[in-house]
Amino acid sequence: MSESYPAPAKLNLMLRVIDQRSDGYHELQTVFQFIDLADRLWFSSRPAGQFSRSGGPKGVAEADDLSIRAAQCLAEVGAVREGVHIRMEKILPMGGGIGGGSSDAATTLIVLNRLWRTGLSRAELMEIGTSLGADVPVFLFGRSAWAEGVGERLQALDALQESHYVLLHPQISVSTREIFTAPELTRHHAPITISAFLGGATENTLESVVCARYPEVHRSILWLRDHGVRDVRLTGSGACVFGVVADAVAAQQVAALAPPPWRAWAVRGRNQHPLYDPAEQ
Ligand SMILES: C[C@](O)(CO)[C@H](O)COP(=O)(O)OP(=O)(O)OC[C@H]1O[C@@H](n2ccc(N)nc2=O)[C@H](O)[C@@H]1O
Ligand SMILES: Nc1ncnc2c1ncn2[C@@H]1O[C@H](COP(=O)(O)OP(=O)(O)OP(=O)(O)O)[C@@H](O)[C@H]1O
Repeated sequence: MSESYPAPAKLNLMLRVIDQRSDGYHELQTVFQFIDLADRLWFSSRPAGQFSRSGGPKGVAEADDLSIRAAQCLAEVGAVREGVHIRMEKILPMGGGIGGGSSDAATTLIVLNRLWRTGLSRAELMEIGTSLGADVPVFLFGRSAWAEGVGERLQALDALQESHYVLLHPQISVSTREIFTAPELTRHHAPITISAFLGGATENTLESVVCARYPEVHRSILWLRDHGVRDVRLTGSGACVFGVVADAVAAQQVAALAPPPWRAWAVRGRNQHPLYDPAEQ
């Protein structure tokens, strides 16, 4: 059996919509932190031009899977005469706002860049990543980050507290596109500073729109607060919500009480991606 590689989830510890660009995309300020909940991927060599996947997310065709698209992009850019089969153990909920698909793509780029000896720099991988999705670059960057633009201008935040969180998925999927195109979304918020964030400005400005359209998300937030969880907020465009607890035991106790069909996990913030290697620049 070949080695397996993690594709961890991210949380947005803060998210503000600052402006809308002429191409419709939104300029954001956000803070990314990884967590210790991850998909797992296995890679096996195939002849040139063959790209396949097993065990992937339900309802996503093989050709549309971000990990397959990432492998194809890297093979093209690196002129690689080899294909790959990707076996995936999918743990992270889709449309959860925790970047599962993006992380699968980033892990694929990092691992195949090593296995295929394509030798692309982190910046070159991030360029490929940006073309696949707004959340891919941070997983390649590999460190907790303050992000601006659509998430591609990143600045490391290495000293964030690696808090214990309860992460709750209300078993619904929120379309990122739907939220960003909602007419009622406030598209202009004043930018804040990193120190304002560190001082407690952790609002996600997508939250009110998501809660109004998806009452189950609002109920999830109230439920976490009722169970003593602090700083409860939405991650990304949802549907997952999360908040802070004192330690792993408290996180497990609250997570175990989540009423079905909701799912909850006790997780911990991590300031480094598990595949981050400072020697790879
Ligand atoms: C909300 C976040 O999760 C925060 O980390 C990301 O910015 C979303 O990243 P993502 O899921 O990779 O999103 P994409 O697949 O690139 O975009 C989905 C759709 O959301 C809208 N979109 C997304 C990101 C952004 N900054 N502005 C947007 O307007 C666009 O309509 C786009 O077509
Ligand atoms: N390997 C994959 N895993 C999950 N989704 C994938 C994958 N490949 C492609 N997708 C597509 O990407 C969409 C977004 O999936 P993802 O899990 O990244 O959402 P998310 O958690 O909301 O992320 P984000 O925070 O980036 O919005 C899915 O609805 C699916 O159609």
